[in-house]
Amino acid sequence: MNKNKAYYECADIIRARTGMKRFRTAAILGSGLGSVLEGIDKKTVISYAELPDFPLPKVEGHAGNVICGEINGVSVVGFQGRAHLYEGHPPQSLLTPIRTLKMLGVEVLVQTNSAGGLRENLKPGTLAVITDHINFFGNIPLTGENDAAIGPRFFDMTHAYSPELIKIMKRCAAEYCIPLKEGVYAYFMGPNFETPAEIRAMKLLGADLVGMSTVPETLTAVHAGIQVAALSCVTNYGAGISKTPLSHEETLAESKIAGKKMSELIFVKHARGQLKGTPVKIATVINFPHGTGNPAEYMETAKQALESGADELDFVFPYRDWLNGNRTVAVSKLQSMSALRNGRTVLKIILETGELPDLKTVREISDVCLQTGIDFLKTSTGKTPVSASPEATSVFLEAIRDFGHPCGIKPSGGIRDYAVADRYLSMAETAWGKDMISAANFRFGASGLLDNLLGGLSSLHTENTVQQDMKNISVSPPFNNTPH
Ligand SMILES: O=P(O)(O)O[C@@H]1C[C@H](O)[C@@H](CO)O1
Ligand code: HPA
Repeated sequence: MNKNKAYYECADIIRARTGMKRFRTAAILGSGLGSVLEGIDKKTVISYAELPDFPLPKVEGHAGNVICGEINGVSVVGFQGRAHLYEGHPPQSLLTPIRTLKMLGVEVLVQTNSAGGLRENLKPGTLAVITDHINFFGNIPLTGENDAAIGPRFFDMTHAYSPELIKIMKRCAAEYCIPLKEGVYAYFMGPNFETPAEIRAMKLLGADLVGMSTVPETLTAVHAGIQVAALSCVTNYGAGISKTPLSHEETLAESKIAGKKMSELIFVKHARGQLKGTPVKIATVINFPHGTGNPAEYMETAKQALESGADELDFVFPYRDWLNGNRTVAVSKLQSMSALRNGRTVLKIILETGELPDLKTVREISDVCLQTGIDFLKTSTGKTPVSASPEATSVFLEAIRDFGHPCGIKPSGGIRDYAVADRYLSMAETAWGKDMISAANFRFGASGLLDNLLGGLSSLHTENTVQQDMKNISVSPPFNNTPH
């Protein structure tokens, strides 16, 4: 990777100025929408002028600041305004802001823009989530030499605007009673507004919105593996549909009004919670925290969660039934939960291993779970005095090995130390092989761990604070017949 590229330096400056190592989510705020990030906590403002090769916007309504901070504990970096190609910037100059985000670890980019509406229901003041785009301009930032360390020469645009993020936006909009339309965005370079003939042509081709931005950044982000969501604030009807001449003054006036709604939609509490930890996967706990819930009630909760789009269910195993001798009841509750989910839902079972009397019981319940066809064995809720332990994790790994079919593990509860987490990871690597570990089969309960993990990334493998008792834990490789 060429270390001389300006985006490395820009990311270093942002890290140094904010004291934050990594940002999860980014937003680009379009014409007149710069106030959307005003409520951010721990705010640091950095002018684009301080960042090497950052293209400076020259249009009113685009302040040209990077705003960094946190929203409900989620680290966010926002670009207050963008440079447009109609301002005379070379297309490749738009690479720097997006690749800076990549260097900062951003996984999700939410773009906003002001746009013309081409359909009757896309009237001024409407918010619309972009589902796809049409690029007639052609000359995009990615022409020229490809940086293979960022992304491939040729890349797929089938889901350029993440279907999962669109789903989340729609759900948040419904919950907060914010009308949200959707549409295909046609990109013209500008600076002129389109002609009525161009607008008619765009309508025929399937466009619903028209604008002068967003597409170069979407292409650059998709190329870099960043997930994109984009929201248009409709500020006028397209030329020929609008009864009045189009102007940038109108854009700014309308976007100011819609900006408030937009900020609710992007950063509503609900969405923040969902985006925390993992930007796209939504998990919810069921029968939590004691595993003693009323089956009719928690089954209904689980159904609602699935209907609302939950991707993962974390079900607390009815371990008290089991411990009270009602094993059949416990197993039947587990089976009912497993039967409820649809094909794509991930089911994790929390055994609450710290409440089980011995490792033999951990093993027995693990075996029952595996036979039921669940996706993850998870140690703990974090609500009991004893949570994740290497011993229980070791039993999980042995049970999975003996069962012979893949199943993930999730040590959770009380893991606050990078080195401790690393040891759990090593256990899984020893059992399954380093190359076999991925988020599909290995997770941590990360809420108490996140800060330490981020802080500890630089000191990987140098920590020496592993608890002594963990050093002796090991698990045999898959399908080795070591007795347990
Ligand atoms: O939000 P963006 O930058 O896309 O804003 C649109 C396109 C032009 O920059 C401007 C025209 O009024 O608004
Ligand atoms: N066309 C292009 N860009 C725009 C428009 C439009 O009608 N409105 C706001 N930005």
